[in-house]
Amino acid sequence: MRVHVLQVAYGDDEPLSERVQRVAALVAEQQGADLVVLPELWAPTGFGYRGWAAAAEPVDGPTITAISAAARSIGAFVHAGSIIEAAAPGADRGPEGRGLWNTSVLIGDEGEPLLTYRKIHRFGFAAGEPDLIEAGDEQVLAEWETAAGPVVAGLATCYDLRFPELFRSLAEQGANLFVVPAAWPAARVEHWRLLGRARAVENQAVMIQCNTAGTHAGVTMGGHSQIVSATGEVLAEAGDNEAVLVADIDVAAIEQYRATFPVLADRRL
Ligand SMILES: O=C(O)CCC(=O)C(=O)O
Repeated sequence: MRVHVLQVAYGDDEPLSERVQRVAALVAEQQGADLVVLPELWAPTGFGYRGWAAAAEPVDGPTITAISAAARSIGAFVHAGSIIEAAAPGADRGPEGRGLWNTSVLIGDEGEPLLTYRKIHRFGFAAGEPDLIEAGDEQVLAEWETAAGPVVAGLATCYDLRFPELFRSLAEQGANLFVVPAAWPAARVEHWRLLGRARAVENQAVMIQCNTAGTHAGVTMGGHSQIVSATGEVLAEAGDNEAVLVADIDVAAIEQYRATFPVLADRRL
């Protein structure tokens, strides 16, 4: 399975609608990919909290519609990163009544949105996400066939990476790969790199991390998207700028490694 990770860079100057067009065109250039991955909140911006309500949209809104068309044009699965999802009129607005979520969307190779995952761990302490959006309450796995066997992808977003119990739970439910879009700041980028490898090693699962680059809302993003094998080897890593990472994932090798080094069977709870 060939994975392309698109580390999108942006600043405050680029209007949202132009960025959606630019990123959709970038996705449409990824011929040969089986899975394309985008970062967290690349359209409404990761730290532009004040603009989130205005940029909120339903899953079938303009951002995912544009990325779906690009997915269809190249016949690849696309993890579209995340949007600020707005509750449909009359729908449940969540326990805090806000009607907004940080929602990632997996699109199938015919351009159809397959699954959504609402970020469970909200970042920002008293401000930011806990103040503005609802927390997701459901773990999400996506399963599809590859030539080498089934991929079972556990979905998580940015700050979730700090909570190993989420990843262990996804692994217990069968995940052999994790996809983590992010808008992770440069100030803590070493945590991003380290925790991604740790989650891969401790769960013997492939880790695909797609971060943001550039500076927006006064926060410089960390870049350093990475694709890590189930043994903890970094197969591809980006620098600080916009970048496309490409790596081939051998799904059969994950299962072989787990069979020859069956650490997970030795857990004592
Ligand atoms: O945990 C961190 O250091 C960054 C998390 C973050 O920026 C986010 O979840 O949006």
